[in-house]
Amino acid sequence: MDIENIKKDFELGKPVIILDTKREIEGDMVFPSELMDEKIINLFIQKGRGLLCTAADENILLDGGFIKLPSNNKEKFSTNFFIPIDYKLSNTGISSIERANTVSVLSENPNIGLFAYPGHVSLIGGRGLNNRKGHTEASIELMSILGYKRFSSFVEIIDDNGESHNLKYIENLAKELQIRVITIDEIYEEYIKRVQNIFMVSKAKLPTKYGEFEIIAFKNNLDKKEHFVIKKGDFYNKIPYVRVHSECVTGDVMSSLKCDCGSQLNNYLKFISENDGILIYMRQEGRDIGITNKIKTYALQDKGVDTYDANEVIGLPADNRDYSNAAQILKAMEVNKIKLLTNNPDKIKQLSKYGIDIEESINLYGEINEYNEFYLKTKKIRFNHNLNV
Ligand SMILES: Nc1nc2c(ncn2[C@@H]2O[C@H](COP(=O)(O)OP(=O)(O)OP(=O)(O)O)[C@@H](O)[C@H]2O)c(=O)[nH]1
Ligand SMILES: [Mg+2]
Ligand SMILES: [Mg+2]
Ligand SMILES: [Zn+2]
Repeated sequence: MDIENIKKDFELGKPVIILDTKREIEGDMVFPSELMDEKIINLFIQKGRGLLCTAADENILLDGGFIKLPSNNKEKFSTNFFIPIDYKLSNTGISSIERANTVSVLSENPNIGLFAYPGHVSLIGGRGLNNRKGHTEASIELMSILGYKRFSSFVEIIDDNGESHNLKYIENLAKELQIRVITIDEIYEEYIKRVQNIFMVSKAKLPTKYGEFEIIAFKNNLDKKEHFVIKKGDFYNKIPYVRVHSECVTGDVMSSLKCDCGSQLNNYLKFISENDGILIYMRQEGRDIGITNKIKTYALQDKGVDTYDANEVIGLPADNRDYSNAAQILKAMEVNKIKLLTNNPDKIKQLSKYGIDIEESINLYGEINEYNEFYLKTKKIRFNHNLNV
């Protein structure tokens, strides 16, 4: 998707559909608030038919005196509704032209003094796409990426039966109206490439039995976990060797023989002690389901379930890892092009998608033994890992 085409559409008075294929399984029609007019509002209410909302970053709304609605929704990141508003000079506030005015005035001057409440346009506060991957945050970020003010307006698409999860209907509607469709994931990818959320904060020497390394800590505004880097050498004008290693406390620390993580880690530390390179230690224990869940899957594996199915049996994805953090850690170190040591094709795919140029990928093997052989075969067959088992 060429995101700049969406801007051309906006200038021609066409909204875009943002699809949420993960959380809600819904599609919303979206348009920049600063360009809003009654024709778009008409389209929203006739063809979208959901709740007409306007959104801006939460702090902007709070600073402007807008009032958050109380909520008893227990979900941590439920929709962040404020009291609905009308532009003060409205008559009743409900006509398309009045609602268009409410939306566009808000984007010009987000100050409660200009508005009457409660009114006829739902108002939502965005919490940042780094914190929540919902329509609100994705649409605000899309505005920003395309050079508009961070004010978006949108409406859910409801089908003829009143259903909101009908992706086939949304696809047909997009064709009928000739409007583009973009996913929240695609917007997130652009966001990761453009907006840096991870910063180096501290650096120290780390002598090890493999030689002297540097250890680097980061401030991480993406998943807020304490990922860190071990490195040897400097890489100005050089393409460094990089390993993105996912935490495996059983293998890395407790010498477990159930996997190959510990021996891969040691082999890589040895490798960079001789050749220089970077190790990113990602706190994504158990393919990012955590140690407690990993132990639950180990209990299932003791009964013969393989490592892929075991995650799904307990209701979690087989591999829950996202490498946008790793990509931004590399950028924080001014590294854009790498030689990656991995057997995992998904790591290569994800890092490239998030803007890291992978010049070469090199296999990194660990030890095979009687306890990890079935596990490694499963990695090869079900996760397409490049392994000789
Ligand atoms: N859920 C779960 N996680 C596991 C299991 N065994 C190892 N892990 C986790 O898997 C991650 C390591 O993943 P691997 O697929 O072995 O290696 P990789 O990092 O994807 O790929 P390489 O770069 O080739 O090493 C670590 O976070 C481990 O804690 C298991 O049986 N179940
Ligand atoms: Mg939504
Ligand atoms: Mg591994
Ligand atoms: Zn392991």
